[in-house]
Amino acid sequence: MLQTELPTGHEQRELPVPPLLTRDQALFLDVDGCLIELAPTPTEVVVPPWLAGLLTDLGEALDQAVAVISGRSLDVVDSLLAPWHAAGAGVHGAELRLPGSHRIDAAPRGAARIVERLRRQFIDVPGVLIEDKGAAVAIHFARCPEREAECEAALADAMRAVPGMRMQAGRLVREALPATADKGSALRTLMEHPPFAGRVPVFAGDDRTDEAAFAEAEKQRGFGVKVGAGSTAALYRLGTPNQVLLWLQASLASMRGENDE
Ligand SMILES: O=P(O)(O)OC[C@H]1O[C@H](O[C@H]2O[C@H](CO)[C@@H](O)[C@H](O)[C@H]2O)[C@H](O)[C@@H](O)[C@@H]1O
Repeated sequence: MLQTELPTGHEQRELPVPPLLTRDQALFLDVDGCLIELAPTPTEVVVPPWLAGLLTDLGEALDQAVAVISGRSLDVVDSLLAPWHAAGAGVHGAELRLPGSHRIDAAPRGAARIVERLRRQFIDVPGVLIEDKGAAVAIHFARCPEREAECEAALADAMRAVPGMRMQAGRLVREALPATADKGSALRTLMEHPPFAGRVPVFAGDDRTDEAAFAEAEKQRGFGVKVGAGSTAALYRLGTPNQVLLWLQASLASMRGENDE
């Protein structure tokens, strides 16, 4: 079933900016639209050259309790954020890399048949992009938003042949992913392992797909930071990825100050 609805009871409202991070927390970060600005296609994003250094420094301040929880595959996240390499979840939780490991545990490549079929169907359609993520497939229509309904219907049709998948709506994209994968479960799993276990989780993200992780962080006495406009279950809001980076830099300075005392 397509999951587009936000949790009830969380109307769009003014939210405060988040407090600076503290050393007892675990930091979980979404990538597109949170750490980096959105671009017309997934390959056109621009990553600030100093971002890997900032993540490394935050890892040092938080005893390595820093991870990404992304809709992208972890291989792609690794290449975007290199040389930074850490624990995390990819493909909305269908991939997981535990702390201290280089191994990525991934759900089976169930989406291959859907990828093939959509690529055949949209081969001559300019602007529609099919992204193969192994365990999941995304159909992007950022360059042709008028094709949203067509893309959604085609994906729904292709998914009929592959049991165990669900459709998820993102920013100018629809995705088919394993029904069991979601960012909230990914955060919960990572929180069961050191160095995350016993810390207070903080998750920042910009999209509807991030709501499950906000809810899980708050269930564990932490908080979510919604990036950009829109209804949310998060307790705090920042306007843009640039503001996220400023918040992270200010948090790092503050934690280092605590260290000097
Ligand atoms: O959970 P995230 O790390 O934010 O990943 C969500 C999706 O990000 C990518 O798509 C989005 O960003 C693209 C680049 O800015 C943009 O062109 C596209 O319209 C957005 O939907 C990625 O391609 C997807 O696989 C992720 O699920």
